[in-house]
Amino acid sequence: MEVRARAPGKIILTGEHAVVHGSTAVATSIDLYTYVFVHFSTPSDDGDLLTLQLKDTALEFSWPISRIKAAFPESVLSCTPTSCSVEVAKIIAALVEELDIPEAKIGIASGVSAFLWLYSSIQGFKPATVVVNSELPLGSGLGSSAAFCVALASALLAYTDSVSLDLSHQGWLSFTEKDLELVNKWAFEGEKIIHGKPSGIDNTVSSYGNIISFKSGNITRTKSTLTLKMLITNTKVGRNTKALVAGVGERMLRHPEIMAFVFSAVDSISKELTSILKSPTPDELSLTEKEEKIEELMEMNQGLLQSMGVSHATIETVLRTTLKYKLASKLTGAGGGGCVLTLLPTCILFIYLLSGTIVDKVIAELESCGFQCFIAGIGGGGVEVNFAMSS
Ligand SMILES: Nc1ncnc2c1ncn2[C@@H]1O[C@H](COP(=O)(O)OP(=O)(O)OP(=O)(O)O)[C@@H](O)[C@H]1O
Ligand SMILES: C[C@@](O)(CCO)CC(=O)[O-]
Ligand SMILES: [Mg+2]
Repeated sequence: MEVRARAPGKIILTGEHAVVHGSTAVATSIDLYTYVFVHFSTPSDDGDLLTLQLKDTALEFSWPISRIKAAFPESVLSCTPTSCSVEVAKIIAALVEELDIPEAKIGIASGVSAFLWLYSSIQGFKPATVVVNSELPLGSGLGSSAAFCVALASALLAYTDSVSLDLSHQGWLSFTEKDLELVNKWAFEGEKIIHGKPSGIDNTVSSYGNIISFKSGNITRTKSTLTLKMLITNTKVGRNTKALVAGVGERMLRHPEIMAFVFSAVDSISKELTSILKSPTPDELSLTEKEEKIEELMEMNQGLLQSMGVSHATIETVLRTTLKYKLASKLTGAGGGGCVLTLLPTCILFIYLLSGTIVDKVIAELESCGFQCFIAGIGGGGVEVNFAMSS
């Protein structure tokens, strides 16, 4: 029995961090995916191992099923999404500790922990090989952790009675709305292990795809009348979302009144963005006006993210560089390095198609700083599974 799942990454257009504290955020899926392939062992495989291959970091881990069975309580297997208890978190920490993950790759420990939790909760103690690879840069603000959890939850649920999928389908297959809700809830439990205190926006956009406005767990799917084009610049400065979210939480405790104003301003920015995206765009003039407004909202959001303490010298370099070309930018995801978004207005893209000038120049200047630039397609579909594709 084999299944492959793919889940998209995301960009947050407005509202990261503030969304953890109840503000609205707007996010959209991007066409870069994390893939999870699961092969459940059959008696002929003669295997009694649970193996996890993480291709992006060239790491592989194996546990004898008897070891997993002895470590976890029998009650870990669950039909409904459940949070990892303190006791089980300790068991998982001990299992991960034994792996001796090299210091340079220690960030992967939280991903392995989320894997052990999701695997044992959804599949119990079955031998299998799980292979993960991603088109997303890991730990860079494009939702790699959420895409990992969503793809993993999908692949693990695919053959269970909890979801109803057509196992004979050839090619990529979407879940029903009800099943997507289940996938998303399980993925959120994994994301909790990686992020500490996630808002749930990243796993939600990875599950459902498209553009969503998200506030306190409530999702509004937004049909945009605009096709936004964003340049994504990866500063290549590694960071960890859990630590950045905790840092903003501490600032909130030190300055509750000020931060409440900051979060409320972000809420208004996201609400305004949502209404701009939804409103009709009858002609080119209104398109230009809308793009100018979005640029202004991005700049204001970036200023507020700076006041939360999640910008970084490299992010500031990207902002200064793009501003020279009159282009607006903001960090996306948790910040502290990672990726920056730059809106490419339609008029500039039109010139770009003709002669390639401004966009080529800004990319060349950003890449000369050691950053990596790319334009990802945005607003595509969410997670899918495939029963016919082997590894
Ligand atoms: N393909 C993958 N293979 C293994 N682990 C992964 C993979 N993708 C994500 N992870 C886990 O998620 C961690 C990165 O999550 P983190 O939340 O810090 O960054 P992100 O999700 O890329 O950015 P953001 O949360 O800001 O969108 C990795 O260190 C690893 O533990
Ligand atoms: C920083 C944050 O707001 C977004 C990370 O992509 C964290 C979260 O919402 O879980
Ligand atoms: Mg993440």
